Amino acid sequence: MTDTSAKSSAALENASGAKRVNVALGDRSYDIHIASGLLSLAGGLIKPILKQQRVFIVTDENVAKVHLGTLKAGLATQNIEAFEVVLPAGEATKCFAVLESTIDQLMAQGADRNDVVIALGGGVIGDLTGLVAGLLKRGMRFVQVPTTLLAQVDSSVGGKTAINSKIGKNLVGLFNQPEMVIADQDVLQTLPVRELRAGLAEVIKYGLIDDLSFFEYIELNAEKLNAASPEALAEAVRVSCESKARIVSEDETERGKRALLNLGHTFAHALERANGFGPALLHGEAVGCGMAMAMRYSQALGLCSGQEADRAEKGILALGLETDVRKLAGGPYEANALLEHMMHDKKAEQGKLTLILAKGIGQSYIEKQVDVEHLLAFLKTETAV
Ligand SMILES: NC(=O)c1ccc[n+]([C@@H]2O[C@H](COP(=O)([O-])OP(=O)(O)OC[C@H]3O[C@@H](n4cnc5c(N)ncnc54)[C@H](O)[C@@H]3O)[C@@H](O)[C@H]2O)c1
Ligand SMILES: O=C(O)C(=O)C[C@@H](O)[C@H](O)[C@H](O)COP(=O)(O)O
Ligand SMILES: [Zn+2]
Repeated sequence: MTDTSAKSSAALENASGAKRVNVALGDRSYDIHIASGLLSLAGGLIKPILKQQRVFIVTDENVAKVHLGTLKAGLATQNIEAFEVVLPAGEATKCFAVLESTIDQLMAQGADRNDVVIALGGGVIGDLTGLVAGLLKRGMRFVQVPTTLLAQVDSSVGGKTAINSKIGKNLVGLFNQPEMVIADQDVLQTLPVRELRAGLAEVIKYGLIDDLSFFEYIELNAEKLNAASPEALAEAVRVSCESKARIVSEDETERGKRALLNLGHTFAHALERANGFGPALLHGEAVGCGMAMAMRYSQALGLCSGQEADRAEKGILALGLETDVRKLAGGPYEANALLEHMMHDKKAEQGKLTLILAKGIGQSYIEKQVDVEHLLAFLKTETAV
């Protein structure tokens, strides 16, 4: 270890409230580093995995303005040269055209198999860059540097990478695990409030899936979370990452249990698709509503009590998210169209839908016997004006 990287590692050890969560996947295991000030220390964290002293950063226009300089300075302390590809911000970037142009730009910059790509941004950049890294020259290594709450608690962890197709959400992708995740808590302070709330939807998801006490923590701390309290957010990131790491370690490629992480998502992805993946409806906003729909559908099936479904909905509302499909941004939504989009869900097998339903808060389970006629009737009540 050189003097400078020894200093960086030491600084990391001392970084205030630093937490490390391991994603245990045998020889593809990796750490999620969670602390303040990590962009400045990124050089020390990344240097040990580099074969050549350079990296290729993929980011978006918004993130480039506020955080790219700090990351590059952090890399420069370790004499790591940084090339950059700056993409348009937003969900529309997860498409074939941007996949191609990102690959072209990286090749024009001379990226080779020994290089490491860094995804600096939210879930859009992470999902696209992870896919690019998996495809380019049959696979380059990549590091996730998530800058949204949603990306820190969910998308940067677990190796799902994808773009959208005209037919549906995330339909073209790979399981491709990163080398590490660097979750700098300071970057969350520049997030627009709408993006913060979208991230909180994926946070409360972990409580609803299998952790009643985390759900209670969120109920008690909703105000602090909404106000982007650094302490409350750091705790939410730690618990969420531990939860996701545990599930991913048990079922990396979603043969079973990992599908629980899809709570609310079959509804959410249909809503996003109905919107043409436009900016009117964010993924997290769709997930907030989709989870409330899953709870209401569980109630309609007699699986869960009205009290539990109401409590779940109140928890989601307290995070500033919409739970009523009729009031959801980007509407109006139409039941038949939603069902058609739902049928393209990746969990569907031989024309049969799988949904994540719940017997109560923290008691989600995978339901493979979904009656499509009954579901359509439910969607009609949900969307009726
Ligand atoms: N792979 C997975 O497991 C997984 C999990 C959840 C979600 N996702 C995907 O993630 C995507 C959503 O990610 P997202 O919510 O992070 O959206 P995003 O990547 O579009 O980022 C949200 C917005 O915030 C801006 N931004 C990012 N960081 C910022 C910062 N620190 N300060 C100011 N602005 C900042 C971005 O430029 C963008 O405009 C969806 O495509 C979803 O499907 C994937
Ligand atoms: O990591 C997972 O597994 C998830 O399902 C996390 C979700 O929050 C995320 O939106 C994911 O991209 C959805 O996966 P998909 O397989 O339904 O596209
Ligand atoms: Zn999601």
